[in-house]
Amino acid sequence: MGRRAKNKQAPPEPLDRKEYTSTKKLGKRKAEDLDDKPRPAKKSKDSASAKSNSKPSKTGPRVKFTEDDANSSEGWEDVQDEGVIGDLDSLLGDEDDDFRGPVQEFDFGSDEDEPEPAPLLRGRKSKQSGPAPKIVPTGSDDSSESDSEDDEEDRITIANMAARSRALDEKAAADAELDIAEQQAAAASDDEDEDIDMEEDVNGDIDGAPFRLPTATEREEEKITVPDVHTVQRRMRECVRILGKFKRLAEKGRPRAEYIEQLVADICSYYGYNEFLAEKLLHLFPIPEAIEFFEANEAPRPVTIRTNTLRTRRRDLAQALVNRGVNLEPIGKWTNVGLQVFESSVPIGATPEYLAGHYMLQAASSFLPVIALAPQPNERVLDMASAPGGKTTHIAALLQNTGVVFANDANKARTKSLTANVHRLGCKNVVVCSYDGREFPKVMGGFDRVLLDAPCSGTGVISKDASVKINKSERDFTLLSHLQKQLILCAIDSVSPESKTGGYVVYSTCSVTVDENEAVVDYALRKRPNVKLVETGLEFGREGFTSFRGKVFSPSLSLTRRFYPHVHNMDGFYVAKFRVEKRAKAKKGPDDGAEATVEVVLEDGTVENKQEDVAFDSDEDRPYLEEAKRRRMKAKGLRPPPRTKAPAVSATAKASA
Ligand SMILES: C[S@@+](CC[C@H](N)C(=O)[O-])C[C@H]1O[C@@H](n2cnc3c(N)ncnc32)[C@H](O)[C@@H]1O
Repeated sequence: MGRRAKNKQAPPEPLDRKEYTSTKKLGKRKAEDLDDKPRPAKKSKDSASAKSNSKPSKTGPRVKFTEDDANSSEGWEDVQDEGVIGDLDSLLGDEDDDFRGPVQEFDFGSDEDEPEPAPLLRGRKSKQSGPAPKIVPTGSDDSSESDSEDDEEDRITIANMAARSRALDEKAAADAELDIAEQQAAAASDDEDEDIDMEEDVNGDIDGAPFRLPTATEREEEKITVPDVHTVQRRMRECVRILGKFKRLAEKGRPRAEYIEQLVADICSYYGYNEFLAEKLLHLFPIPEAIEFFEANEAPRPVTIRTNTLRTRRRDLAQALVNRGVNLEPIGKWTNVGLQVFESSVPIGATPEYLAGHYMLQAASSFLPVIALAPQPNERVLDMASAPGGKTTHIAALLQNTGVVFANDANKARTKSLTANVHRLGCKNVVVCSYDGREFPKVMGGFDRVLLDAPCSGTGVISKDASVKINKSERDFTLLSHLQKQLILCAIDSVSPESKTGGYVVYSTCSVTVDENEAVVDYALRKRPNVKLVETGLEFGREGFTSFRGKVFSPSLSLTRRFYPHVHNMDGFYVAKFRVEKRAKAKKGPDDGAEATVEVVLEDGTVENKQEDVAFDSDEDRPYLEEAKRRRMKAKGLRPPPRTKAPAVSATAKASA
């Protein structure tokens, strides 16, 4: 099977996939990699960059594109060619043939043969899956949440491209050898695992040695020595298996909590997380699935680009890049502007097309909030936290350079890369500004749509930034969720409920934690009775939680969408879409001794009375802060004070009870 075919993204996982039983292959690749050393926290990043620096293909893509391919392969519907096509010739000059690569057959047939463009919102499921591409993405416009200032400095220009290409060729040769060695090691490891499974009996005995949890003393001893990676691996696998059939398989007298504790400790040493985050993420999923999530965070996600429809069409861009030796394919039916890059002989962040603004290097997950926002031509849109501008420029393109996008970011330094991207992509309807988002709508209001792509912990992008594994504490999550709650109220208040075409807010994060997602959205629903959740228009993604570990959220939270690396092969992401209704005048005020209510005019014209609760309320977080404090005390072996009241039930639930 050719590399391209091998790397081709598998069909999407079903929306409600529930079977996560396979733990057989747990971490075996790591065991080989680590050579009996504990997994360093940075491992995933390192391996990602090693992969991405590999194998430029002088011969270009190995799969021939034919008319049939073009017409049959899903997702090749063209977007409207609304904009100016950049003049590539002026960028290339005469000597640039070196960079072009051989001309590839990339035939889409005639325009007449083309299928009708797919409506943007008619998404299905992501095709993404499969291994990381061999590719050299050096562009800095990925709207993933890491700072991109450094990338800007490292950017490859036409002037230094030839030298870089040569260096990459040399690296590629070395990489090819590594690839072969890696494949052989993986095959050997596969055989080993099969053998283990064959020998394992129902009690988890392997080679006659029954599995048992280490004692407290053994665990203490292990802390001061370097744990054997095979032991840790096997123990994780056994803990997962036993926790799945606890009554039948657990050692007598050992409570479930001890197995969980051991599993968390092993996840920390094997994958390099701090204990707090390992536990937090483990609780998000059934245990076997959690391991799949941790595993997925060790592999880079596919490299994807978004066609800038202000400058070109996807088919033209694809053809131009294929001619340079880039091996690519549409991401999936859910987007008609996305391309997945499998392999490239040129730095994908420095091609003439890139420099001419024909595309944005952008994670597939970053398309989602903008698709959900669905801006309409001539609208006034606020992108409240917008740097470095991946989503801003996407919004501008969907507006077809009409209307206006206010691209705001509190971090002035980051607005430089935002401005650079806005210029490169030819967005003429963008105003860049730098306010704390919490100053809106005082600064400016009355928007048709607002995107709040909120600052977050980044637990969805661990494969890109492994430092998240160790640098996030309980306090960070509390502070972030507090800020997110403040920002979301300001985003809602910045929308004009009278908008003829809009009246929507989209809230998104690149985090998978409930504190930063459902808890924030539920809070907004309670504080702003005039908003309700609506369908995101994204037809894949898991439903948001309506309850989580004792917290009960509004049932409408099921309209929000979660995306996971191990399910959708994209960064972990969350998207919620609100419709902002008209707020009529308050009926009674607190002075009357009763809670204020407002008349909310619903879309169908009916009027509903809802409780008015406008201000940001720090008291809201108090029970959670107290609960966190109790847990900290417990962890230190201190006796926490008795609870004053149950912290978990949301006001929505109370109000509706
Ligand atoms: C998730 S990133 C935004 C990514 C961006 N939407 C994109 O697609 O390229 C979050 C941004 O929020 C900004 N930010 C942090 N606190 C903010 C605040 N209080 N108001 C506005 N922006 C803020 C950060 O500087 C950061 O650029």
